[in-house]
Amino acid sequence: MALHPVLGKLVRKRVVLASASPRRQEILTNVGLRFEVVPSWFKETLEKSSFAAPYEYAVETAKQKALEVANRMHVKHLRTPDVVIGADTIVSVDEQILEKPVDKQDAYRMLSRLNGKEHSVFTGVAIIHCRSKDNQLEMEITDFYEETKVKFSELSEELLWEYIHSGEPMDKAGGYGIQALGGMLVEYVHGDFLNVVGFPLNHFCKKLAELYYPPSKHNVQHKKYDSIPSVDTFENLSDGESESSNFTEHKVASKLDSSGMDSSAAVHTSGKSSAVRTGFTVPLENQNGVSQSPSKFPSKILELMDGFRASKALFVASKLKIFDHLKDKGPMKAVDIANDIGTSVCGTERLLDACASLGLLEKTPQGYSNTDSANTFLTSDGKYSLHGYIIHSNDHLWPLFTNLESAVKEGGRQNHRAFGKKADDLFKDYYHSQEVKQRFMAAMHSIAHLTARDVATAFDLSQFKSACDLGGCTGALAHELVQVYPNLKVTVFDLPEVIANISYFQPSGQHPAPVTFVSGDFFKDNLPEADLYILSRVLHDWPDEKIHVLLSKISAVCRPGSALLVAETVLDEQKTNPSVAVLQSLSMTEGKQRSGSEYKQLLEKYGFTDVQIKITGNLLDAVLCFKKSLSL
Ligand SMILES: O=c1[nH]cc([C@@H]2O[C@H](COP(=O)(O)OP(=O)(O)OP(=O)(O)O)[C@@H](O)[C@H]2O)c(=O)[nH]1
Repeated sequence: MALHPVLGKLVRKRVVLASASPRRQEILTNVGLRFEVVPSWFKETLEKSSFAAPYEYAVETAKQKALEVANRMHVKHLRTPDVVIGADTIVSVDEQILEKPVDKQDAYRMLSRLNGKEHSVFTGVAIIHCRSKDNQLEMEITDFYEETKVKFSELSEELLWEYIHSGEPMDKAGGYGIQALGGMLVEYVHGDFLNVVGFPLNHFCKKLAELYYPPSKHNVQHKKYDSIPSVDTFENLSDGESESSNFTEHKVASKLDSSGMDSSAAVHTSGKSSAVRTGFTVPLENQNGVSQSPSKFPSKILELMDGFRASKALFVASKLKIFDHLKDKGPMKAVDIANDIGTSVCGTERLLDACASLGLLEKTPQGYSNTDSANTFLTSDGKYSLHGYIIHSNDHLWPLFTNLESAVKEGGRQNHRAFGKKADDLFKDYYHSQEVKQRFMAAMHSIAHLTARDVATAFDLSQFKSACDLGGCTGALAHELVQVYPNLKVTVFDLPEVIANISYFQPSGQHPAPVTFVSGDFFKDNLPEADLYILSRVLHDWPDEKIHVLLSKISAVCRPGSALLVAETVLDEQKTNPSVAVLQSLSMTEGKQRSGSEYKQLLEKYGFTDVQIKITGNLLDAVLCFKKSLSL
């Protein structure tokens, strides 16, 4: 199975993972899928006894999780994704279904039941293709499940309790995490390991292959829902560039209740065979089953109108370090949080509720706690923390965007209006104010760290012995490169003011990696020698004259056969996607975002050839090119 083309089908789609599970996020991120995380609010309370087999429960729960998110995004958060992925992992032993333990006793009960025995882990997965047509949500649902058998060794009471006290069991199906300490309990695994961890990646890719490269009609089985005509719609998606707008329309009898549940599908079993493909479309209806007026407020626009409130809520919660405060703590009441951080109770409660509604916090009668994704990305000290970038967005980008109207009218940066200083003065500020410098570096570090693996592996770079990351800042990409290519020596070349502040960002507890930091100005100073030069998030920031200086210098020091790796978000040829890069342009730096063909043209102009572009599915894409050999 050719994996990449299959996942590539999702590259330009708005993909949403309807799951708070950090493991699922990691599994999908690791294969380069670009997606948003919108945890489902569907409560896992389906009546287990109404399912003939445990996997049917998992599949139905996965489906309801995904349906809830698809519907909420369409109606409430007012943006319709192209694809929503939901999953649910359960453990089945002695005809019992085990989910996540509610407390330590429950974990003990589960682990004792698994002790010394074989059990099955089922993950149900739902892939929903969505489309908004005349304000109606149309969906095609595909679901499947995967089973893995796991056997536990005979474990002593003492060991079980020690494991329970580690805290690991609490958010894991069956009360153990096979990928971490729980792996010590396991004697054997038969089947897909990642399925136990929470997402059957292999089966998922096969399912995508079925959907996007469908077999001929007579090979496809269609599941028949009681009152829903089975339909045959996925052929339209097989086109290489097809987007969700290629949906074929179908009339169906299924109804959605107000929470977005497909009531006809909520209890009955689905996908008896994991190979069965299901598909139907559902018009959005209100509680009375009456079609909503096509003239209702355009949801996409309302979402955009509201976007600034959501951003600011995230920024302020991050600034007040609410996610740090809740890290590793049980649920906390608003009043206690307010007292601890010195804010008003009523204001704090509103902010916490806003964060809960945005899926950043969980709210229960006991209080507020971090979601897994808040723990991973929003606390300030996490390995994958985006805290620095969020603070940079609040303190630097927000004031600039507040002056967007003037920026558009005048066609230039608005630093003088936003900060009372010219762009040049501000640039100096970066290097004179320790706080601003650290904040900026933390922002760059967050992004570099989260994208480094995809950039490093976009191409096979094992042929290179030395690399120089120009403007490599904290060395996040450099450290990733030496991990992936142990024979590669990487030099990070950046301004002295930057190099002086890198120590805080260096990986701890590791042997000194072959990363060297050299200070200098890439516009003025000699560049260190290397087989491979890297420009990550550099070109989009500078005007053509500066790029001319920089690329001429790199081209001059490159020997034939040496290469240049550019990491940027590559625009599509229309230059309207991905919107993250298009919106970034509104900062009105003197630089610009470029499409694939523009990068090719630019690099060829400076004597680089064989320009290859890899859309990674992450924030940064990769462009690799080689210095023309003399004979060419
Ligand atoms: O060995 C492991 N087994 C299971 C897990 C994790 O367990 C949970 C299963 O719970 P669920 O499917 O309900 O998913 P949630 O985490 O609640 O997130 P949703 O928002 O999707 O409901 C899942 O996180 C597995 O990853 C494990 O880590 N190791």
